[in-house]
Amino acid sequence: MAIACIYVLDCIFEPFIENHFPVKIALIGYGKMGRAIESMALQRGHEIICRVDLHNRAAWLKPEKLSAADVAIEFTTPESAVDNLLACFNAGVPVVCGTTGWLQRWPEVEKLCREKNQTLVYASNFSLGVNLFFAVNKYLAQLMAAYPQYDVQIREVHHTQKKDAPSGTAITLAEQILQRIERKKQWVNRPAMQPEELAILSERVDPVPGIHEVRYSSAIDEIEIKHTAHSREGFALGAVLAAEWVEGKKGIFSMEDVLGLK
Ligand SMILES: NC(=O)C1=CN([C@@H]2O[C@H](COP(=O)(O)OP(=O)(O)OC[C@H]3O[C@@H](n4cnc5c(N)ncnc54)[C@H](O)[C@@H]3O)[C@@H](O)[C@H]2O)C=CC1
Ligand SMILES: O=C(O)C1=N[C@H](C(=O)O)C[C@H](O)C1
Repeated sequence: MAIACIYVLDCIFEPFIENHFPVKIALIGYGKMGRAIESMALQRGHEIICRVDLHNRAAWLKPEKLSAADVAIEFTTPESAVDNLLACFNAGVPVVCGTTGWLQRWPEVEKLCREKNQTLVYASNFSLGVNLFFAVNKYLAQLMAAYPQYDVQIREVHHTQKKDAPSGTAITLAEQILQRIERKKQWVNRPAMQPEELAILSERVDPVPGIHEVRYSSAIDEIEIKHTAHSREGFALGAVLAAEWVEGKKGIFSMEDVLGLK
């Protein structure tokens, strides 16, 4: 079993880790993630053509400036992500976006991206480990659908500077569960008060980069799956892999597309 798992992981990661061409990257957002992505991109031989932040965004987010990039990587804030994505579409630059907390505006962004024949890779979590965790979450939810004696809840823990709650990753986990467990009807960001509510409990503790747990509890026992990020390196590597992968593609993609997990 262990050997089979290692073989599967090798097959998933191996094509991405070494075979890539250098790309010119516009970094939009130069905070904790922007800096981690810069370091990963430079290690992998890429060029950063601009580091866009609040102070210089007006100068850089113009088609004539941005179009010098092969790809943009956008990790900013829930309030600014959509404007940044539209700037990339207008410049004709494919964009890898990891910003969370703006998905209420997804339909608008999706429509514009398709109308303008542009390219977006979006993931609530770019780490390879979390994308495998998503696959396990879907499989477990499918099994647990038949066992109503188990209640399910999600817990996420992040650093105190995080602007959104629940985390984008926790929302993805919740949506995967809601699609498979009919007795759960909607997620709530507090303890459940009705059996059909799926609770997502958010905690903010420094300096946690990200913990996600899904727990099924019955009167008799518990089943729990958990992902713990030890640093931001996994998110940064995934975002850079997505930027390498997206070259020459048109449309809207997820990290599952990048990893071939669909
Ligand atoms: N999808 C994923 O794998 C991951 C997603 N995230 C998400 O990425 C986002 C950024 O996270 P951090 O880097 O930790 O935040 P941060 O607060 O350290 O950095 C955000 C940066 O965006 C800049 N910014 C704000 N408004 C801007 C604008 N209008 N134009 C350009 N830059 C602007 C800020 O000045 C700041 O430097 C958050 O939404 C977070 O949830 C974080 C880690 C992994
Ligand atoms: O803000 C963060 O730090 C993180 N945000 C993402 C999310 O909201 O899920 C991904 C990761 O957990 C770190």
